[in-house]
Amino acid sequence: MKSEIRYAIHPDAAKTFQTQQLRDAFLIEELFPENNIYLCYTHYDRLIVGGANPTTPLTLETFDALKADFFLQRREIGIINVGGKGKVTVDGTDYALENKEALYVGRGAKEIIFHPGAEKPLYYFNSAPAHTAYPTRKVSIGEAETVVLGALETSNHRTIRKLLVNSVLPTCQLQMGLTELNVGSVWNTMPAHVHDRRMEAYFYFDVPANQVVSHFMGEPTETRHLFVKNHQAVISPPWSIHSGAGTSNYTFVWGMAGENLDYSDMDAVAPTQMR
Ligand SMILES: O=C(O)C(=O)C[C@H](O)C(=O)CO
Ligand SMILES: [Zn+2]
Repeated sequence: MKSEIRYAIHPDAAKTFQTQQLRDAFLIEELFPENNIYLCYTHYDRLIVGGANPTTPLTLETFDALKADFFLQRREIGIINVGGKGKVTVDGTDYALENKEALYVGRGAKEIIFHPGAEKPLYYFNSAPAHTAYPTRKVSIGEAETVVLGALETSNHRTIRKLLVNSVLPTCQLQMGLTELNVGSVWNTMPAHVHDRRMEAYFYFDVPANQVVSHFMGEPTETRHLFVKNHQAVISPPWSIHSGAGTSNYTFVWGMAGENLDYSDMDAVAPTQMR
């Protein structure tokens, strides 16, 4: 496994960052090393952002930052397959995962195996500390709570698929889902928002070849941008907006952890208020 730690950054410090410092603090560039598991342990609500790209079965092991006997000893995890058809085994039970299907695994599960497949599955995951053990469950796109937002006229017509949220299944603090931008729409999360009670991570995928997304972050009146490629992720501190405009349409996974499980607890920022 490859792992790294990202410490929390104060907004006053982030304001002073040059491009490379911003990228080092908030952008995750390589989530899928071949036949390996990547883990980024963030100090934002201790959310772990990771990826698994198996060509042989890969087991999610504990690692030093956890000081735990096994990965989910004190944690829960949400896994979304962003590649071709795949399979994850949890304590001996197999869960087939098609593209964009999600698996929630509750605290206490001891063995998680990411399997390879002819269609090249890629497993993106978020894991957060958990106070109790909720049942492991697969969630398909059809089971998600789905909301359509925006319009083509404002270039932000998109479908939000809430997969691992408390209207679908119980979780301790994790919430995860997908947002798909319609053809011709490029803006996600516009109007933007902050939620000081939860941090968030965005993982961009299905970004067409040679296209990029300019991800906007920062306090609403101190915004900065990060150019993000396909299969890269951005850590969004609780004080930061998290929005993006692509050079085409694209899809992304959002994941959150923190004080509450209330997806709608957001402080909206009007486009005209931002600087
Ligand atoms: O396009 C959007 O709007 C989103 O996907 C918003 C995220 O789900 C989010 O930021 C939830 O807090
Ligand atoms: Zn948000």
